[in-house]
Amino acid sequence: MASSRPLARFWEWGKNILCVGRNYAEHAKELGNALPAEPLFFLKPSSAYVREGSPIVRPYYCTDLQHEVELGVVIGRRAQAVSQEAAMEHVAGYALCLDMTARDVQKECKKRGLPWTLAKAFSTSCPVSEFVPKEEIPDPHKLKIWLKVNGRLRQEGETSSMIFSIPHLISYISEIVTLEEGDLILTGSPSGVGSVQENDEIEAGIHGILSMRFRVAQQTCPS
Ligand SMILES: CC(=O)CC(=O)C(=O)O
Ligand SMILES: [Mg+2]
Repeated sequence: MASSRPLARFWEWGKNILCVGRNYAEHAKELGNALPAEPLFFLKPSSAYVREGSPIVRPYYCTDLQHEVELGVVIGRRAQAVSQEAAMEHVAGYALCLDMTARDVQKECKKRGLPWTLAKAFSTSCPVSEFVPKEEIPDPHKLKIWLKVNGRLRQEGETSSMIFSIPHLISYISEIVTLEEGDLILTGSPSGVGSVQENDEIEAGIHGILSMRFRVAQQTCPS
């Protein structure tokens, strides 16, 4: 049965956020990571969503908050173990997303073999743009995504450089996690990730389609 909730406000649905990592060779290289043989993914809670007008809040325990600009894929129809050929039938549209990362904490988690939850899943770690229906983006592998900090270009990447294509990601993930209407897949970051400080302004966009702006704030240490 079709849902009465508008997918144009997918971030209000409280659904899953699945994030793919190391999906651009240049980015894997800049962080000293090996290229994945199969997609690597992790989760963010839906409370990670933040929209323009509200700040990205650097957690009190983080000393190196970094931006990762990524194309997001919004699922429109339940997908369980779907083939690559059928995968795009389950897509409703796209959004631009930031996978905000507490890089210092992530490095420590990697060293100690711990999950990345503290590094990737904190509140406001997933800023998102407006929803773009799939009809407006005939080929999501032909987009240029970019990010500036205080007006300076930091990231610019072509979605054609993804190691694993969107149908491949949907097919792979849907064999492990059943994807539901309103779920969002972040498809990985191109190179150029870097640190942001309190009061910095992040602007990011999909060339020719949309842009968005966020300010960085600092969480006070709970007493
Ligand atoms: C090393 C990472 O943080 C992986 C990631 O999120 C990516 O986009 O790549
Ligand atoms: Mg990422």
